[in-house]
Amino acid sequence: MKFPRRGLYAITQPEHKTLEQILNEVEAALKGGAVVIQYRDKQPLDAEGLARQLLTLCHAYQVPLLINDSVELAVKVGADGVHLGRDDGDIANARSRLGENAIIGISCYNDVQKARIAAEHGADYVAFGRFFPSGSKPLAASADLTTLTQAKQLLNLPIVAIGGILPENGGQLIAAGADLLAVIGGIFDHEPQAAAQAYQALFHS
Ligand SMILES: Cc1ncc(COP(=O)(O)OP(=O)(O)O)c(N)n1
Ligand SMILES: Cc1ncsc1CCOP(=O)(O)O
Ligand SMILES: [Mg+2]
Repeated sequence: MKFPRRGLYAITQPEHKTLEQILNEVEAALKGGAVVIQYRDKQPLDAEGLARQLLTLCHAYQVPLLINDSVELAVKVGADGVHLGRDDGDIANARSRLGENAIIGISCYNDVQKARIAAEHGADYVAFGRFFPSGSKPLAASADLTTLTQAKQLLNLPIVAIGGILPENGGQLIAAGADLLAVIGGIFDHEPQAAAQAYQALFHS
């Protein structure tokens, strides 16, 4: 499955939830128009089981499922790709394990040069952030709006913004150069379908 050029990128918030709750709220985000789902789970109970069910769900909506951090889990369940940060391994290993068609996304924080190198090494998208204080990752370092604009000028890859993004502040990130908005709390701390629709509207205004 291809990585979309624009739209809402929803990242799971599985902490303290049942399997059924997680699947229900991800389905609500899909109904609201999320165009990518990332399974991010820092304390998994049954990561493989949940990832398999998320994959079936996402594919029913023709939406790709990416796995955060773990190339091995992505291989095991046949996910569409991975998202890798600075501690999560390199692109070459992910590509050789996952194949030509896999989606590989790379965290670039506030560093356009890191994004340029990731693009040269075959990344399918680059992500910058956090742009606003994030309850989901309070210690994440901040990034500047100008980084999005520079990346947009330099790279021919989808650019993802992350961190504390709400429907009220997402428009300025799109205006600065973000193609996709990656969101946890702004969706899953709320009613996910309505929240996802509010983000999707930013891409049509
Ligand atoms: C779309 C997207 N962008 C950035 C991140 C952060 O990745 P990383 O820095 O590896 O941090 P963790 O998410 O692993 O805590 C992401 N997951 N997704
Ligand atoms: C994983 C990650 N990386 C930088 S901020 C962040 C968390 C984003 O979550 P939220 O949308 O709730 O701020
Ligand atoms: Mg990571």
